Amino acid sequence: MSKPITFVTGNAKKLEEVIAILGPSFPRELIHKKIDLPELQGELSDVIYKKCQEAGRIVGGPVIVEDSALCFNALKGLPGPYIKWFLEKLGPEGLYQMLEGFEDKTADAVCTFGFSPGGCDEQVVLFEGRTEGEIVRPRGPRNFGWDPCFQPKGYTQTYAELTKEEKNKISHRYKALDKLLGYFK
Ligand SMILES: O=P(O)(O)OP(=O)(O)OP(=O)(O)OC[C@H]1O[C@@H](n2cnc3c(O)ncnc32)[C@H](O)[C@@H]1O
Ligand SMILES: [Mg+2]
Repeated sequence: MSKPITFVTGNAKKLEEVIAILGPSFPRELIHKKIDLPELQGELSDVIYKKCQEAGRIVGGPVIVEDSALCFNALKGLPGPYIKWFLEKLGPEGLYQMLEGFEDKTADAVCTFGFSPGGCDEQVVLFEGRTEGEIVRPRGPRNFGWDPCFQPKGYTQTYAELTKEEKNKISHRYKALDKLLGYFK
């Protein structure tokens, strides 16, 4: 029997979506540990790589971590992995206002999962999912992060206005989990 994999995240909404998207189809036992891991600065892959290594060190076994970024094209990909701090200070309105001086309102929602089999020297495998969209004046419920100001391409509703089921069929998280699932199957 393979060891269970620990999904390390401090974010309850992320966990909820991961469980909803994977459903019973994930071939390994998944357990959750709530730790707010330190996050180094750098490119998306640097952030997730270090986060995964740190999780593996703390848990001492197989781990999965996830990092979400919101990349504004007018700002060459920023705030990217630093979106959490921008959101905390500015809220969804402030994120929308950040692009006021720019014609290009497009942005990518990017989710990266990292898997480490555990142990210090073991390789981290990354799975990236990306959904294109644009930053709009916030609309819809406010229960998950920047969902009210992100409108996926081809839709007239924001992530927040879509039902959970609809979001989970097209989201950056769904696309990354689909790749992760392919790896374990
Ligand atoms: O412990 P971890 O897994 O790191 O959880 P976190 O909340 O710190 O999450 P991140 O470091 O990945 O930062 C991403 C930020 O974007 C938010 N976020 C992540 N996924 C989102 C989604 O699908 N829709 C809206 N906001 C999201 C999240 O609440 C954070 O503020
Ligand atoms: Mg975090």
